[in-house]
Amino acid sequence: MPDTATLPAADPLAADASLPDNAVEIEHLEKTYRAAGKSAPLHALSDVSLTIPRGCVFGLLGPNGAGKSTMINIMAGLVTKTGGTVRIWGNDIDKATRQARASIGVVPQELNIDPFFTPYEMLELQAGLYGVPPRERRTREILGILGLADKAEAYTRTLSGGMRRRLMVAKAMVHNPPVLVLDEPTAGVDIELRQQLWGRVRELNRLGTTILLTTHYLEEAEELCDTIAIINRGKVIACDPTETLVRRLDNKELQLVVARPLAEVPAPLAAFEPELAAPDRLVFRYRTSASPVGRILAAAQEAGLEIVDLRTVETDLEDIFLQLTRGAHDDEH
Ligand SMILES: Nc1ncnc2c1ncn2[C@@H]1O[C@H](COP(=O)(O)OP(=O)(O)OP(=O)(O)O)[C@@H](O)[C@H]1O
Repeated sequence: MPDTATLPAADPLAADASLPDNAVEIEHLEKTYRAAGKSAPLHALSDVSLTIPRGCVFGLLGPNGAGKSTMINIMAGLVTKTGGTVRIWGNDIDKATRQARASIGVVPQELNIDPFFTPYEMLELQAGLYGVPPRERRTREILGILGLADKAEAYTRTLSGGMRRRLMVAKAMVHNPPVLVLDEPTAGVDIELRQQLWGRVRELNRLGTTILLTTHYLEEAEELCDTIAIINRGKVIACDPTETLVRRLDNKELQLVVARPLAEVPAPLAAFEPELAAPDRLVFRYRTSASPVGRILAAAQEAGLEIVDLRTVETDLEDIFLQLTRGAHDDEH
């Protein structure tokens, strides 16, 4: 268990030169699972390099079997890598193993809760396992942040599914790690509970914890994360600030067919930056959330255009995600 004397400072947003700029640095990470029986060796991660800046909420997105859990488990010291380097809070997992482990808290996918303990007892026990001395424990504070203060003495078996999930997050926070990893936190959780959990995660981030979240859901990553990396078949196929990535992905189209041919885009419509795809056809691309259609039509009227046909084309985020991942497969073949 980590030595508490090496526990990192808890406020990663503070302007302190002793804090690392990056919470996690992964360079050329490789993982090959050895052949078992007749099966061939499996390359779960190939040359993965990622930087997670201090203080951000970073999303790792990918389909089943992409390599997300393998990556997290390597970071947490549960799986041995085949090659490359990983630094957590500036600590190389090979050279400063204890400090690296003390710097990270992992919330696993499965709910792993002993029904006979109260949340308070469970966190105290976990803090003891991490060697956190009683005077340094923040059990009540952590329960408060996760909205469980009034459940501190309840039997865990009486907690709702959403509360249990929040308790798992609390459990991962007992040693005050500056980096918190959530592995598929909302798989199988309904929308309302998802929103509650997201709120708590945002609060932890606001208080200074760097968050790494794995998810299948673009919507979840889009809502929570500053930066999103997409991983497929062990390779990073995209890594961009969320806004950039979503702009790349979220390309709804409105096509206007007009009665008289146009030589150029009429001035009232210029602000929407349409493409004059043909003399009688204007194509507008925009974010679904921006919902500019009403304004475009008003501007078209102002420009005196006679619209003879109107069509919208929607590309679902999931479709584009599939396109991106399919592209990665094509590269391989
Ligand atoms: N212990 C293991 N031995 C052999 N192969 C493994 C082992 N663990 C994972 N794999 C394989 O490595 C690949 C990556 O798996 P991993 O669990 O990291 O993916 P994932 O992106 O986390 O998927 P999921 O979302 O389903 O958890 C998969 O093909 C998986 O079958």
